[in-house]
Amino acid sequence: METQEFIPAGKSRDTIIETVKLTKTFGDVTAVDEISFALLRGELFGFLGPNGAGKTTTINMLTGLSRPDSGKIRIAGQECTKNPKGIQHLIGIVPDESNLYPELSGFENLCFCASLYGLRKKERRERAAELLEIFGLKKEADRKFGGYSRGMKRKLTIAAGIIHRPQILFLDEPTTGIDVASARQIRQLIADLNRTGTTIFLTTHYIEEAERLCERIAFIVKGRIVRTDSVKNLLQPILGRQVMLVSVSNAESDLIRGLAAAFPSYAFESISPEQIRVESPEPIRLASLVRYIDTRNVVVKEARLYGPSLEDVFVRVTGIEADALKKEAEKKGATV
Ligand SMILES: Nc1ncnc2c1ncn2[C@@H]1O[C@H](COP(=O)(O)OP(=O)(O)OP(=O)(O)O)[C@@H](O)[C@H]1O
Repeated sequence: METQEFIPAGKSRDTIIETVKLTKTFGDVTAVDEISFALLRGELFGFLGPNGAGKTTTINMLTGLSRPDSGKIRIAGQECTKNPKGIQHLIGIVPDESNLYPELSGFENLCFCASLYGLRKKERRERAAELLEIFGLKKEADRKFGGYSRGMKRKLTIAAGIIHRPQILFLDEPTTGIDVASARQIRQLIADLNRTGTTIFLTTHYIEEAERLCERIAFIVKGRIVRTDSVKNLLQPILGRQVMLVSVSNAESDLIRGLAAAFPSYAFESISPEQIRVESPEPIRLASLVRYIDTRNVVVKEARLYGPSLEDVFVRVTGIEADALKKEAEKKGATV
């Protein structure tokens, strides 16, 4: 069957989201390019990629906000590529920009969202009060949403997204642009929601966040998924090893061959025209490396030890520096 290849091996086949060759273009830009993946019920799945990678476009197609040009989407067993209405009650959406009303209070906003899902008046009020309590916003219940801090706004937007107890929650960069304490609380809330059975599709710029929260991760770059695997499998090959990323003026193959001959116990890989990845089972002797590279008339600009972390895997798989991702998140006003 066509979908089998992208369902994680060894798991039960209770798949809640499946996409097959999903594609979306805007003029000349292919925002999402034939992506196929599957989420199992109860999973916390991370979609990790830099600015413009296609994360929001993917969420918009999965949630029915935008139509794919081609490909298929199946959610909870329903083919919903062309008819997303049938699954709306099953899903919750937390967009990167809040969609709540600034002139309404937190409580009123939640009651209004609940009414859209057909909850009765008493139930709406009870659910709104319950969520304000869970999200630590009880004291702010009667304040206008427009006056909330960014962190409080994000929390209320998440509360609104789960007002109808959806089976699946789509979170688009939930911790970007907010203060450290709120980001920590939100990560805890996401983990709690997942523990109580909600399937979560999370997009993020933050590698550490994905590593901490997610069971499986897909790396998306320029509209294409370059790798999907469990965090455990992604980290396995480098556990117990030292990894260093050396930025140089020129990482040509001749230099890589020379390094491999001079330091036979290290593994060298050119991951971009100016970056060399060094992996070793023992501590890396940086001074010797720099001396050798200098003899080849190549300038060492920076050397950074990664340890066994998902950052290294990301850099290796995508060729994008982990720092570049962080800088993009910071440009959006984020703090981790
Ligand atoms: N409505 C649109 N019209 C034209 N181009 C678009 C539109 N929406 C997205 N794009 C383009 O599609 C590509 C993917 O954008 P998308 O917003 O999905 O990326 P992203 O990974 O969510 O980025 P970010 O992290 O900045 O939110 C980008 O090149 C973007 O400029």
